[in-house]
Amino acid sequence: MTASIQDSVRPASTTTRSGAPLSLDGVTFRYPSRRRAGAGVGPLTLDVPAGEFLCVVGASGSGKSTLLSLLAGFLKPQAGQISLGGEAVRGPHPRLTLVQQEAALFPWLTVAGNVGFGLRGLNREQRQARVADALRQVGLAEYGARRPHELSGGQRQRVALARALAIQPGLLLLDEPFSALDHATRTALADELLALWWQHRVTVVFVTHQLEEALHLGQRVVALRAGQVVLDAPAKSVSLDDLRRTLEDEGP
Ligand SMILES: Nc1ncnc2c1ncn2[C@@H]1O[C@H](COP(=O)(O)OP(=O)(O)OP(=O)(O)O)[C@@H](O)[C@H]1O
Repeated sequence: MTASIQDSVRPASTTTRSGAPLSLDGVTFRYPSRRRAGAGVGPLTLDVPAGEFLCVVGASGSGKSTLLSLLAGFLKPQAGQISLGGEAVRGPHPRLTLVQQEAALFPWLTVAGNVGFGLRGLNREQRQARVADALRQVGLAEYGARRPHELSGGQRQRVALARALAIQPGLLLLDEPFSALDHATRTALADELLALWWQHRVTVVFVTHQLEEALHLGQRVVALRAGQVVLDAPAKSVSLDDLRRTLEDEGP
């Protein structure tokens, strides 16, 4: 099934890869705790090649959001290094962007204003062209003048995706981006995301607790348990049962 979804959205030819390689080397983060060892992640060592679509799964509390916060530069590792395109990530980085479960749109800005918000160093015409292009790619070309409250949940997530794509990121981080949506919208948006990924070949780290979703979307799946990688494999080589069993095994 993974192959069929990946294959069904693959265009005849793909555009140039724009993703950056991501590398984690011994990355460790522990939340402060009065107890002996605080919760957290690591040490994690992972190489994500440029343009790969990586899905990260794990039970609640396994460290998925902590990992994304580290990748996004919101948390600083206490040990180890994260690099993107060969440059150390030491804080929020202009070549990476995060899309979360609830699209964090500015309610006082129009859709176009939201999508253009992060665009710096462009003149007005260039910004307008970039915004129009991003909105067209997510099927919202006619919605630029609306406000976020005039959109459905799925449309708001599309705007968040357009905003992320507009900055032409090297790394796109997605934290359960479709989990608040109904099944049909979720499936449609997942397919659209794959089509966009084939087009842009941005490096993607997609966090989900839905194992089926991870196997459908990802080229590669990483499973976390208690902040450690317990499985790292091509999605095509992993069955849903394997993945369930890996996550259910008694952890440390
Ligand atoms: N601010 C914090 N202070 C202390 N401990 C925290 C904090 N945030 C998370 N943790 C702990 O760190 C561990 C990893 O949490 P994290 O939120 O990364 O897990 P998750 O896999 O994203 O979970 P979920 O699927 O429920 O969002 C958990 O044990 C959690 O209780």
